[in-house]
Amino acid sequence: MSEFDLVIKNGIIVNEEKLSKADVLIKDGKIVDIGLHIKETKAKQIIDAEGLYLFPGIIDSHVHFNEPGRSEWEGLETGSKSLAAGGATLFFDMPLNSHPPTTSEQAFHLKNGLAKEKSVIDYRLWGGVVPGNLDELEKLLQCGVIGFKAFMSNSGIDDFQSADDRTLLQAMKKIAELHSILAVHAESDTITEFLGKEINRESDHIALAFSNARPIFSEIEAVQRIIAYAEATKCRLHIVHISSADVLEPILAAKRRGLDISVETCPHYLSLTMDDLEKLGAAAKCAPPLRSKQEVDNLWEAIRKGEIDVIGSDHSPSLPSMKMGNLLEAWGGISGCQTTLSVLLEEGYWQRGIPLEMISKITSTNPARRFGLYPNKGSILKGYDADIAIVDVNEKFILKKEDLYYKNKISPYIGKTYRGRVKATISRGELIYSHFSDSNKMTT
Ligand SMILES: NC(=O)N[C@H]1NC(=O)NC1=O
Ligand SMILES: [Zn+2]
Ligand SMILES: [Zn+2]
Repeated sequence: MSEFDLVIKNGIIVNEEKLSKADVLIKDGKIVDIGLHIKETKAKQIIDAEGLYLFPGIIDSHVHFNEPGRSEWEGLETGSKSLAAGGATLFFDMPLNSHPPTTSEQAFHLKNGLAKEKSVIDYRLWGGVVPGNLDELEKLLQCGVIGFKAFMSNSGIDDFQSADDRTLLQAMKKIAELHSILAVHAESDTITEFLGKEINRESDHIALAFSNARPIFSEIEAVQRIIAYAEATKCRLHIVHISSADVLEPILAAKRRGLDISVETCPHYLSLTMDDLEKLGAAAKCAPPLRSKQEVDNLWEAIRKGEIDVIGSDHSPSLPSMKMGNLLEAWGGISGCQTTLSVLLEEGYWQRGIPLEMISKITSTNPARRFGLYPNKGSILKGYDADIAIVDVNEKFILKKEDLYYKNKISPYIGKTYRGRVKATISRGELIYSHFSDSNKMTT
């Protein structure tokens, strides 16, 4: 009889294809067995997950943790703890909003050293594509970046310039040669800059004016252009944070033509609207902007059909002072890395009947597959890393500011009611977050 480090009994495992009730046996950070009625188990720690669901740890492929350089906005410790409290066990940190941005080998080593020291969960770093850093891309890949990220419109950060068309083409050719992938923020710089200047700053409906100045067709134009560049260079593509199912049309058509392209949306586009922006102000400001209720519903229907590959939080925090004053000048970016699963369970599972298996697939299995970490990450299977979120899908709670682990506790979700709460998170076999009030659930 071997001794395990941790045994999770009686939970319902949520993998991409099916739900199954079983015990999960963990040793040395790995899932060593999964089965029913495994009786003779000796373990250092046992969790009774009766009535609870076991999701593969969330893989958040899109966060901005600001460290080094702007760690008063968010840090690698606070950011990763927030993720852990939301059931995430792996994140990919974007190259911008930290300083220096991750656009060189040197900057990579700086951030990587800090992440190694401070993150409570697994992580990978994105490398940046900016005008003039073509020669750094190969070195960044050798350092271990998960892929590359470029902005097609103004990033809001002076030290991370948007990539012009020539830069994009040259970088994509290089990234294709390196067999890596380019993630793009796809909004047209020309259109957003032009319409941005036309905004009536005195408008009584400033949220609508802001949203209209960054319209869906500006996303579509950028997506069509980057797809054409992917045809020209054979570069693999990942389109981040689409705000509307209309943006999917060129992406799905490109997939049908055989292009290697994937697409992300975020919890805020799946739960909030322009009305929330009007009411909440800058806490709900992001780019692309929030849209209408119809767009939210359409994105959910796309998820139901399997047309959205991954969910990323695009956690993009700032100082509170940057969220004050005029909405048009405020920081564009929503803090949401802790709340992804609760938002998806409430809006998707409870309100729209989206299967739990689909939520597991787009938050974990698909990102693991898309970014080359499968097998090993992204499912609860024998031999995989023991990365697990234990979730009570029935628990109803009101999100309080004090619940948040963010450095700056700003969130458009505060005060809203959710059904679905992360009770514990296990990262490589270690219990790194626990919200069990019932001490009977855990024995050591
Ligand atoms: N710089 C930055 O993080 N920008 C992000 N914020 C946002 O709302 N959209 C973005 O791309
Ligand atoms: Zn973006
Ligand atoms: Zn982002």
